[in-house]
Amino acid sequence: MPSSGKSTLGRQIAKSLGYEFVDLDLRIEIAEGKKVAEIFSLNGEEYFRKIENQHLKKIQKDSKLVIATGGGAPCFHDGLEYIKENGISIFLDVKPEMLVERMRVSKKNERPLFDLESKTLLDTVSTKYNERLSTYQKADITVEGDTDPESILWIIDAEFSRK
Ligand SMILES: Nc1ncnc2c1ncn2[C@@H]1O[C@H](COP(=O)(O)OP(=O)(O)OP(=O)(O)O)[C@@H](O)[C@H]1O
Ligand SMILES: O=C(O)C1=C[C@@H](O)[C@@H](O)[C@H](O)C1
Ligand SMILES: [Mg+2]
Repeated sequence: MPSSGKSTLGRQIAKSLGYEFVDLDLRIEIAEGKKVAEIFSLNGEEYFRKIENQHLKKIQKDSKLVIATGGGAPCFHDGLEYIKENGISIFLDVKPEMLVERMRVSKKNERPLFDLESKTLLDTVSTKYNERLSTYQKADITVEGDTDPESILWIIDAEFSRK
């Protein structure tokens, strides 16, 4: 989900593994020459989901990468299956109230599905979280994302060495 800590933790995990960190939204923005929000408004969500899935599938098994996908990537087309077949997946389980608090603190308001100005932001985030939860829970590893980053890294390291 947005603001769950993918970039913060992803970069740290990549560093500790000696892997490169990749932000899938950023890859899409570079390839399209547009921000995600512009792609949504000019081409629509369906188009975004199609190219998001295509970019996901450019990532090959065994590439030494830690990838932060957008929150919708596992939930559309065969995103989850592709992720599970080609890597180790981590669900950062941050509850809607905390996600909204983080969104407000970071003040980043460029998410087409989650408008910081909206009075119903918490409802929107809760609805998406609940709709997506059963997909996210199929990840190989689930960590409570409101744990401090160091402990999360420790949990992930321990799980990695068991796999
Ligand atoms: N484990 C954590 N505990 C407390 N705060 C955190 C934690 N992880 C991330 N944060 C904070 O939450 C905010 C969002 O984190 P981050 O940008 O890493 O999330 P993201 O999932 O990459 O978001 P986006 O969907 O915008 O790409 C940042 O202000 C970050 O400092
Ligand atoms: O949760 C989502 O559906 C999204 C999250 C962002 O990372 C972007 O991929 C886009 O704004 C959609
Ligand atoms: Mg990020």
